[in-house]
Amino acid sequence: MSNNIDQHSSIPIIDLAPAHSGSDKDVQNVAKELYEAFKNVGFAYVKNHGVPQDVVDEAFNWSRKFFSLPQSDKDLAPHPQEAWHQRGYSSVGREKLSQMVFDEASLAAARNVPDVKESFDMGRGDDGAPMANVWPPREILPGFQEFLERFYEVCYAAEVEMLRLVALGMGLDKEYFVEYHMNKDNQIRLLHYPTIEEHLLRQGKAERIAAHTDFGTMSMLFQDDVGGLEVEDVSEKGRFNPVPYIPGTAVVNIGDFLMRWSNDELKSTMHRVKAPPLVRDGGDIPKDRMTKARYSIVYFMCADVEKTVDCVPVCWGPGRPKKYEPVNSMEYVNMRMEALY
Ligand SMILES: O=C(O)CCC(=O)C(=O)O
Ligand SMILES: [Fe+2]
Repeated sequence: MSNNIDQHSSIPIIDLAPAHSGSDKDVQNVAKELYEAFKNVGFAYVKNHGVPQDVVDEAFNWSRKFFSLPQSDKDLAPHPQEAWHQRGYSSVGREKLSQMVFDEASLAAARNVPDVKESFDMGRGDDGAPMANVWPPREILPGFQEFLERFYEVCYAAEVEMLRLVALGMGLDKEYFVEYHMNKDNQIRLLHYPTIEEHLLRQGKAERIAAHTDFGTMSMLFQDDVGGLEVEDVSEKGRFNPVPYIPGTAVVNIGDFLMRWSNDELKSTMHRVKAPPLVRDGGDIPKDRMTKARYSIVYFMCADVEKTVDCVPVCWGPGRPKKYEPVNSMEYVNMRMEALY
């Protein structure tokens, strides 16, 4: 059983350790817990996810080093003009996440409230990669690229284990999802939300990241202890609950692609980053109070770009028709990406 009291609205903490070393029964139990979490909430705190703590710490160190470079140095690794080319550095205000708003006028309106964040994206770097990475010149930050390339592999190993568990939890062959995730068409995103006058966030004049769902299969998020991440309540639309940092865990969530693929059985839940929760200090927020900077690192898992998926076999049948047409992985993600810039 999950550790939480009301498993339909709060995010359970799931320990993968028994699945690493345990019996078939332990593996099945963990798989079921993960599946239930993704079906009911779309989110889980995952412990013993396979990315060692010292590696996570090192990733945050590199992220801090990168974002503290002079602006002119960060701009030497610019995110390409094309929205689908999710690589390199995006400065504060460049990207505006929108939830399924694709026409120009609505996108322009959404951009009036800026997301105050900067990001660096990377992905696979082999010759067959569908998009080239954009690295800063090596001498600017020696070791940065090498670390992220190793980190990517560590995250991929964790991904494979989670994909197997989700498949088992759904009653599928263990390799069912892995077979669509062989090429490592994934993405790592380093995020930095700079310090900002807190009242701007609280009054909705600025955002850290607007409410959205992720696009891909699943996402694994490492966050610092600043706070501000919130997930929409599954039983009360429009209500968002805080997702505080729990040491030793990653926050794992389902993306739209897997929700669609599973005929909406697994939920891709809205989330956002606001000001950190208020601490009761007895007074009003001083006008000039600054929030702490927040750092987070997301590993977005995506199906191989050339693969087309049709409804997962256990998610449809007599009395439960397929809701969606088959869809190609790259076409789907690109369609969603176009709305971002
Ligand atoms: O920074 C965070 O905690 C959230 C990031 C996020 O949701 C995203 O990049 O999709
Ligand atoms: Fe997200």
